[in-house]
Amino acid sequence: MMTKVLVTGGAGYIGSHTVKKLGEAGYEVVIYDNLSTGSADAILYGELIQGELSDTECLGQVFANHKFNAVLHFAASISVPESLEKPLAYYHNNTCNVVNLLRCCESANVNQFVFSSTAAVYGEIQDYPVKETSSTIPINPYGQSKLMSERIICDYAKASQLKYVILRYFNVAGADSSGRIGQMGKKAAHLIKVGCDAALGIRPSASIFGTDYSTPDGTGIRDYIHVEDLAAAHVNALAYLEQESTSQILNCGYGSGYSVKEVLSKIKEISGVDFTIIETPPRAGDPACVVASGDKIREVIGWQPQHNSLDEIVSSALAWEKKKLSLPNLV
Ligand SMILES: NC(=O)c1ccc[n+]([C@@H]2O[C@H](COP(=O)([O-])OP(=O)(O)OC[C@H]3O[C@@H](n4cnc5c(N)ncnc54)[C@H](O)[C@@H]3O)[C@@H](O)[C@H]2O)c1
Ligand SMILES: O=c1ccn([C@@H]2O[C@H](COP(=O)(O)OP(=O)(O)O[C@H]3O[C@H](CO)[C@H](O)[C@H](O)[C@H]3O)[C@@H](O)[C@H]2O)c(=O)[nH]1
Repeated sequence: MMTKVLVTGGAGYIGSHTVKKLGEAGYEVVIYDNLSTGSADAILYGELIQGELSDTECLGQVFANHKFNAVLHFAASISVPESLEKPLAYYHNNTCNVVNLLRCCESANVNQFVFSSTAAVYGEIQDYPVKETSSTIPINPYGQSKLMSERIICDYAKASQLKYVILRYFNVAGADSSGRIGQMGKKAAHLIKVGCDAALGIRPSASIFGTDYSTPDGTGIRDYIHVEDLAAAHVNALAYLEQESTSQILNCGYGSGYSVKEVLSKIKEISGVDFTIIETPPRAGDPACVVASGDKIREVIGWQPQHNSLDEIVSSALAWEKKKLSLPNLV
């Protein structure tokens, strides 16, 4: 019998890439998404149920209608600056809704859970690269909302049969190599997307948020992970949960960092466009340097990244943003 999985947020950027990998790996996929930032066009496999996580009746009905073996929970609000402006909305969507989902898992006896967490749970990191055992002191409501969700999942697992893999993503970028899916969010303002938009003339310039960080060139450093590798990590995580009984918290990053200046230079090099760069003060809530120790995920679930290259990340993102220009509904 096919393994049937529920993917919340499967119409979004990372969720849709994971749905594709799950479909290719032979999983039966049901997607639950309110399409607030996601798009039905991004779903290449499975059945989409348009629903809201806080609608416990609708969510409960979905669990009653299907016999899920596992849940992958992507649906969330994802912007650090927005979380500073609307903390209650972030705690509601990212934390309260996890309780709703776990209640459904409890009622339906679904005991495998993969959760989309974030490097933002670590906050201002002191020792690099950051390990899963490093202290977690988030510096913005987004990171806090995800850390609280992690703790809820861990507490519930201790009191039940639930086994989980919590994946702490570092900076996700790039697009599927087929060119069929990529970052769709109309409001997405991640560095690589912004740089690609500047190269394509969609925006007049790209900004560097802060040039006085204690990093070699003064700009923020991040560990950029290709979305296809991240999607593959979810398939590894599910396979792990099918065989092993120990829950895990795992960083998803390559262990190498690039500064904002390095990333923008790479976008200029690959696009061949010398777009305007404006230096502005730092953005509130942004740590200086966020780089993963990526050893544990390789050892524990056998993850083997295939796209660990800033060139590949930027090329695929640029190709996708270019393609979107011919799909006016998506831009
Ligand atoms: N993009 C990154 O760099 C990054 C980094 C770390 C962690 N994450 C986490 O990965 C997950 C996916 O992020 P993404 O970049 O694909 O974002 P996204 O906005 O593209 O996807 C989120 C999806 O969830 C849906 N959704 C949101 N709230 C919902 C609700 N209440 N009910 C039903 N559906 C809802 C949206 O419509 C969307 O399809 C999130 O949990 C995010 O916190 C992302
Ligand atoms: O126009 C921009 C956008 C970003 N940056 C800088 O580029 C770096 C990366 O910023 P992003 O907005 O691309 O990503 P964040 O590091 O802020 O956050 C991302 O990664 C985090 C984990 O590290 C969280 O998970 C979060 O959801 C996700 O958006 C930061 O130093 C930021 O200050 C700029 O200089 N200019």
